[in-house]
Amino acid sequence: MTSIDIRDLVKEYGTTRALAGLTMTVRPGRVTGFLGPNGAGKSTTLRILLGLDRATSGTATVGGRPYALWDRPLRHVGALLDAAAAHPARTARGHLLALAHSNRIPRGRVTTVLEETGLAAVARRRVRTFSLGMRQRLGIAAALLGDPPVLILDEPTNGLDPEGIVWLRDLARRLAGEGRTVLISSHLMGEVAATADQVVVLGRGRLLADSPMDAFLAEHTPARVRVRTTEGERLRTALADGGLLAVPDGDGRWTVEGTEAAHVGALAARSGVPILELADERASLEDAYLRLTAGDAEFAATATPTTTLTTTRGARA
Ligand SMILES: Nc1ncnc2c1ncn2[C@@H]1O[C@H](COP(=O)(O)OP(=O)(O)OP(=O)(O)O)[C@@H](O)[C@H]1O
Repeated sequence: MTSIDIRDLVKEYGTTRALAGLTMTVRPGRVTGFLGPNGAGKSTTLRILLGLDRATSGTATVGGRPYALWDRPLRHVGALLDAAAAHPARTARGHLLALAHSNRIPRGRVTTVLEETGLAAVARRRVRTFSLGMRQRLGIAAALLGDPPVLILDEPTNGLDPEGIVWLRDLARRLAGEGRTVLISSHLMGEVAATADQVVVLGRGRLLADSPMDAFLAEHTPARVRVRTTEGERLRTALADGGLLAVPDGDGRWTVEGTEAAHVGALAARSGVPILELADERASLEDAYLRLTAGDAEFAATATPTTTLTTTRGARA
């Protein structure tokens, strides 16, 4: 039983209600993306979960008990919350050895995670000489140290180079594939779309969504078809006869909302309209997320969030 369970969690900072009764479960065997506008309460949730802050009321448990009650917690939960957590005067290896010692983790794990995170060559350098990306890798190495069944990573791609981002994506997928519980908070929708199976969205301290990725995209973005023809007006008429509105995008391309490619293709074929391209448009996570959180962003600019499409045919990002 290695799920993360949050029940009726409330956190108040003076008059600010950071969490307003949050209930959610993060399950093993999948990567869960933890999303929400600035100030939505993601970090507060993670801090309470890791015993770094106290809830006003409600409970947050990992594997059935509060983090603070685990003896040798790094063996149960690996977390990356703050890449600056390592002491600057320590070497990377020294930092990990100290953590291993206090959690009674075999020293051999230190070498393993240094290699796994690409830090073996700089293991004896002091952390103060590390770039942000190297610190981030060290934080991930610390999270992996106890070989834990649960991993909680807060903005793990911060500072990582493109190769590092791909590495992290593969690592998260592998960890979930091994049956671990992997929770990743991120503002990078493309990365979440490429990595997560499940999407949890907070807004103003409340749960706005908790769905599998595909269901989330389907629920929060309209079905839409792109079609290209040399006979635009005939296409428009053929679709209008079928109750559909085709909107021209220029260059012989049209968008039809609220339908599927198969239906558009059938209507066009019935009227003998030549079709050069026809495709269901895959919704983007960014679009779905912005539609869902419009109005819940505490620090949004005054213009309303975009409702135009970020077109990504064949990709979710
Ligand atoms: N120590 C604190 N004292 C007072 N208010 C706080 C404190 N920590 C967080 N808050 C407030 O709680 C709310 C939730 O903040 P939190 O950092 O959890 O959001 P977040 O979703 O992690 O945001 P971000 O995406 O910007 O990291 C915000 O209104 C924030 O100002």
